[in-house]
Amino acid sequence: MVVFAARKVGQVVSNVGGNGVGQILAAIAAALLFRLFSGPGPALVPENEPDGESENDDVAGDEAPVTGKVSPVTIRWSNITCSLSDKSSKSVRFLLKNVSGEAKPGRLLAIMGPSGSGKTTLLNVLAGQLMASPRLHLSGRLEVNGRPSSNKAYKFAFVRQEDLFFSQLTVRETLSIAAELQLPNLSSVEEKDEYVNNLLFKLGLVSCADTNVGDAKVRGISGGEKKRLSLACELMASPSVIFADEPTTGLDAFQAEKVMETLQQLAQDGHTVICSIHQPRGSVYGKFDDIILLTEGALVYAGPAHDEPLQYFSKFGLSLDLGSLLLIVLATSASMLMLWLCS
Ligand SMILES: Nc1ncnc2c1ncn2[C@@H]1O[C@H](COP(=O)(O)OP(=O)(O)OP(=O)(O)O)[C@@H](O)[C@H]1O
Repeated sequence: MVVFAARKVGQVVSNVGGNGVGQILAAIAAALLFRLFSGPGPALVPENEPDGESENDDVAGDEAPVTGKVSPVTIRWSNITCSLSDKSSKSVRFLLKNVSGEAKPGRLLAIMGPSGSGKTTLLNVLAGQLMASPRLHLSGRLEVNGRPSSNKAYKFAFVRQEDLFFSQLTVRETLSIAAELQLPNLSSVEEKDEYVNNLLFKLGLVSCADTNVGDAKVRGISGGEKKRLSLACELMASPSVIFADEPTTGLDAFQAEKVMETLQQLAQDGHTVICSIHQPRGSVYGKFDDIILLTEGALVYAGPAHDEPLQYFSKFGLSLDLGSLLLIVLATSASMLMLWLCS
């Protein structure tokens, strides 16, 4: 868990905070202040840099099996800072500020925060999808199984917000074609059919296996089923790590829960699962093992989900239920928190 200067922050809170909502705003603002004043980290290790000493050499590589066992991957990052300068390089905007955390195999990590807080940016940085450029500056440290490393060291899947499918194919046809293209090791038709049937079962797609995917004009499978189909396609590469950007966006409560159940199951199967999520319902939140709370690119909390965030904020003299805590953190901008603290 991220350890803030608890005692100092606690003093600030007790000086300015009242009860309930006021106190929690003060605590979060104080935590943010602490984060903002800590220094930037070293540059991200470039992809071609030779690997350094390793505490754990078990980095998942190409030898991972096509199906079944997942090679365990732990990703650690520290002091990730991402800034964007304007065309004239006169002003710089920080998208991420000294963000640290960890994602472990067998656990589902949710990156949470209000809109624009940097969730997708962090997800892209962790997945190696965001490259430094003359305008985009990235610094910090990213480790895979204890080694400074890039995403090339392990197999990963990235499930994006938009799903791209051929609307006139059925779910089964979509998976069969994907298996044909991605799994040349499965030589016989029977083997491929069995593989596809297993995937349909695992992802809860049996009942819609022979339904067309559809699109905006012709109704097909539901949004949640589409998201699970995306996951099924991605799973063919036997990824150790699954990144999912806002997997529940646009889904109703039932479908959102089913998608998160799938991600939870994949984590339990040994994958390291990292998703970004805007405002999860309680039932969805209950499926997370770990969370990262961001506000305006700054880290508010990183650690176990469930009751631990409450215990963490209770160090600042707060006693709110989880629903209220999340509501406030996820709906309040850092600048509002700062304003409140200084008022
Ligand atoms: N390439 C870019 N150029 C300019 N601004 C960017 C770029 N990438 C991200 N941003 C800005 O950085 C901030 C964080 O964006 P990001 O997409 O990470 O937020 P988010 O928390 O995922 O938001 P949402 O929940 O709305 O998807 C936003 O204000 C966004 O406009």
